[in-house]
Amino acid sequence: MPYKCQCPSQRIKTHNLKVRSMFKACDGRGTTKIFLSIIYTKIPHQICQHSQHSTPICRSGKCEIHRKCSLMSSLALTPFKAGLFVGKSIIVTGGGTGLGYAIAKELVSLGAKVVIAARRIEVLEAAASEMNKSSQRGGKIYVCQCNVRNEDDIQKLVTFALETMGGIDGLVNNAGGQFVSPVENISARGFKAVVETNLLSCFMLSKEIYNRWWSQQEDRKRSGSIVNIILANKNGFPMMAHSGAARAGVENLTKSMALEWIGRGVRVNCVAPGIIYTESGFANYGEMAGAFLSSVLPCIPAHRCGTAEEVSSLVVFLLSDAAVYITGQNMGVDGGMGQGTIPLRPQDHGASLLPVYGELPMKARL
Ligand SMILES: CCCCCCC/C=C/C(=O)SCCNC(=O)CCNC(=O)[C@H](O)C(C)(C)COP(=O)(O)OP(=O)(O)OC[C@H]1O[C@@H](n2cnc3c(N)ncnc32)[C@H](O)[C@@H]1OP(=O)(O)O
Ligand SMILES: NC(=O)C1=CN([C@@H]2O[C@H](COP(=O)(O)OP(=O)(O)OC[C@H]3O[C@@H](n4cnc5c(N)ncnc54)[C@H](OP(=O)(O)O)[C@@H]3O)[C@@H](O)[C@H]2O)C=CC1
Repeated sequence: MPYKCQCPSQRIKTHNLKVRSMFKACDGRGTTKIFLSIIYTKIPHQICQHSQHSTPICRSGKCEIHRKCSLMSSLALTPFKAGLFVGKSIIVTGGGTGLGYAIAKELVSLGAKVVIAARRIEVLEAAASEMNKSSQRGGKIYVCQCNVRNEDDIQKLVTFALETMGGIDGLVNNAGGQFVSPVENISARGFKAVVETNLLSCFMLSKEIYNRWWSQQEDRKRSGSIVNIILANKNGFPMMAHSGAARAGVENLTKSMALEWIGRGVRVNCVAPGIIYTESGFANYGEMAGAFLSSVLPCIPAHRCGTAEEVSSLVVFLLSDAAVYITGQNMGVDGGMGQGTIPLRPQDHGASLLPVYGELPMKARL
């Protein structure tokens, strides 16, 4: 039974409790029970996925089920078993927003201790307070202000992580970014800023943790996993050439570190997202972002952007012991974008049947 949305734009997507599987995966707090009971009693409430709504809306807006539905925004979406990361300590750079936020939130919901690090402390603190609501079995978020371009800050971050968490099992080098410019207009300082943000930072932080922690673990009881977030840009990255070059550097650095450190039980992999819709990420590009989305969506075989949760689940897998035989790899999460050089056109096939894992506003789909 479709729900009529009150949103001014009327651009809504309703679906009949598709969230069931999501809540099934969100083990703990009796959440599974709540949603299964909705399904069994066939109460015709619908969840509105409109991007303007921070919480789902039900038909009456007042009932008991609506109250329970509103728990959704504070729970993490995860396919992994509860408690998988209990006793694990992980650093996520750029963990206050976008992809880093989704990764940290999923980890803490699985019982990990997580330090999120970035430049804006107020953003980190707000994120931590929200994420700690998803925490399960001792999981906790700690915040540390850090400019990953600065070596002193990197050293302080590692000291903070070791002191607060008592060790480090995983690192997600996610902080990064760039600006849009044709090659000929990028200044040397601008190029350097982007290389420092994306490549030098990854080298400095990985090395610092290796020297001060992983290389010191004589009993080998604690192994390590590093996941470097790069970009799906194997064919170059026009208008962001500095970033393409830096990320290619990270990919190769990943392979070298993987080979050098495997003897110490440290695995190093890359995750290369395609076009992932994050409010914070796209906000960096202002009005250019809308035009970019319309032109790029037809070129993505999935005909939609990815979600932060779709990236996070691969990162969490690579951090976990299930990936213990995987190192030196670069894995794409790109809706098929990296597979072809001839862009698929919208008329080649209709709307993609790929389901969405996580939330995605209509403007981020074709
Ligand atoms: C059109 C939509 C595209 C969608 C792409 C989708 C795929 C990718 C998505 C993402 O990556 S989402 C993440 C986006 N997040 C960010 O980019 C945030 C991080 N980025 C930054 O902080 C900056 O871009 C930076 C350059 C890495 C750092 O900037 P900052 O201002 O701190 O650098 P400075 O050291 O102060 O300046 C150095 C140098 O850089 C020049 N510069 C900085 N910004 C620009 C700009 N927008 N345009 C041109 N030049 C820029 C700056 O002018 C300095 O050079 P000089 O002027 O001194 O020569
Ligand atoms: N969204 C997408 O489509 C894609 C994103 N990526 C990459 O994934 C990563 C996350 O992107 P996304 O979440 O979308 O975008 P965001 O802009 O939300 O994330 C970037 C994060 O990095 C932090 N950061 C940037 N520069 C620094 C710095 N010098 N020191 C410390 N922290 C820094 C920012 O925090 P603060 O400003 O507070 O420092 C912010 O939290 C980035 O590396 C991005 O390039 C890759 C492919 C596609």
